[in-house]
Amino acid sequence: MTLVAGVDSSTQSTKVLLVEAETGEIVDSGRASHPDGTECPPEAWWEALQEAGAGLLERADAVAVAGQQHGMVALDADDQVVRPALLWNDTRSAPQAERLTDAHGGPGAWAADTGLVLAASFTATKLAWLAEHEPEHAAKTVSVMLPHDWLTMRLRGATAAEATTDRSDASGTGYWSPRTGAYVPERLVQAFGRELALPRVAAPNETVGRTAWGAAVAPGTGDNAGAALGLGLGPGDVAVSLGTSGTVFGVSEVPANDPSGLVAGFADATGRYLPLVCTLNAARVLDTFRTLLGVDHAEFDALALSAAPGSGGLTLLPYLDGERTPARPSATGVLSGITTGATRADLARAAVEGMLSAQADGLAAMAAQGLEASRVLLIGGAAASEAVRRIAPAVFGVDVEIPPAAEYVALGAARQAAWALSGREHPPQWQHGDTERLTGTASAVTRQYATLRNETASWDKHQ
Ligand SMILES: Nc1ncnc2c1ncn2[C@@H]1O[C@H](COP(=O)(O)OP(=O)(O)O)[C@@H](O)[C@H]1O
Ligand SMILES: O=C(CO)[C@@H](O)[C@H](O)COP(=O)(O)O
Repeated sequence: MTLVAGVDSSTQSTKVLLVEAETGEIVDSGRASHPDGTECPPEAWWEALQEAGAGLLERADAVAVAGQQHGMVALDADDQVVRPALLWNDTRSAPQAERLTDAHGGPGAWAADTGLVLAASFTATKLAWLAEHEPEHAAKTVSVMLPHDWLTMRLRGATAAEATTDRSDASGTGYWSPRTGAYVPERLVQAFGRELALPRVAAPNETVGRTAWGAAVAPGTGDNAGAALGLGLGPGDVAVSLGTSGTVFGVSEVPANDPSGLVAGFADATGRYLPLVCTLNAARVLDTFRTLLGVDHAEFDALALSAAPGSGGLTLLPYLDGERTPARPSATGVLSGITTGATRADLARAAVEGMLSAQADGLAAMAAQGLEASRVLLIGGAAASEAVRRIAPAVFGVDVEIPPAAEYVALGAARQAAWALSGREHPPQWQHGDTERLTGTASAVTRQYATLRNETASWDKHQ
């Protein structure tokens, strides 16, 4: 039996799956947490990978790492990390995003060049922040890569000069073009002030090196592209992933180019494209309200499902950590409609309805780019919530399909590893069981949410 390993090194944790290469059957798995926060020393990811992969990785004949996108891993001339990586959910570089956009052609030019309208999440803005706020660290920086690139380099025992990345993660930097498939060095220079060594963009099914135990190492990918590969997304499929980030994405034959910035024009892990809407606030909105209510996951779900649609008039704008889409980095959460009749159940349901309403905005933005969902698949940690599953169809206004519980980012990485090991033109066809279809009647909650979202838009400027 040939075994491959897939890694998901995401915001809150590392997950490792050991998978049978021909069938996709999951043989074993491991998990390890990451430190909390919006910056992280890459060594913590390496330690989590060793912990989650103990007894698993060395059994694999091939391995691939899917990672949280955009993180800035800056290395010096000795390939040592210059400072903890700024992560995708760190908003300190929002001023740099605005300055770079205004100074260099505006949102349309950046979207045409890089598929992206700059936001604090993207690597280019973090490099600009480094140059402006930590000149001593910037002066030492010789190369820059992404979290999955750095872990892949460590697995290979390679140098930064030998490092690789893939199209999907390169497309989240702000200095690579999905349209041309090449880096855009002038965008990097505009951001950082000079050029830096960048990882080579490997082919989707390339073997880029070997591990210490002789396993083939595949290029790896960004976590959302990994999930798309793990799910085997096809035309008309749109995934809603509820992890630390809330992402709405599908696979396309053509790159997106959205000057509004709502839809990021990423590339996927198979040679196609991955238009994607990303919010900063998803599972942790529910975590916050669960903590405030002093309940566990099951009790929270029971509370939320005991309230009526509309949460008794309570409406939550879920921008607890600021928000990336829409671009409101200094926003906070807002709860409206509180009366003396409000209940704990209303509060729980308002958190679910508000968080999902922001994802419904993502579905609408994708549709506006011609990516109307004929099937919506719900994945990510918070998709395990019974309340989320049963409320989502009403908020989205469409049926929702729940694939069998699995870590689809890590599964996609494993599928890439099997693809590289096979040397075949296409990835192996794996079956993952039937999806559960959930239906619901459209509710008015998104209108309540839209009103609150629009009414508070002017508040951020004074924060
Ligand atoms: N049953 C559940 N109900 C609600 N949230 C859940 C449930 N199980 C896990 N989560 C949440 O899912 C999140 C982790 O999801 P995950 O997709 O692994 O995140 P990431 O990929 O960003 O690290 C955590 O915030 C956790 O609290
Ligand atoms: O920034 C994005 C996508 O643009 C996020 O999706 C990150 O890639 C983090 O993903 P999770 O940790 O939430 O899975």
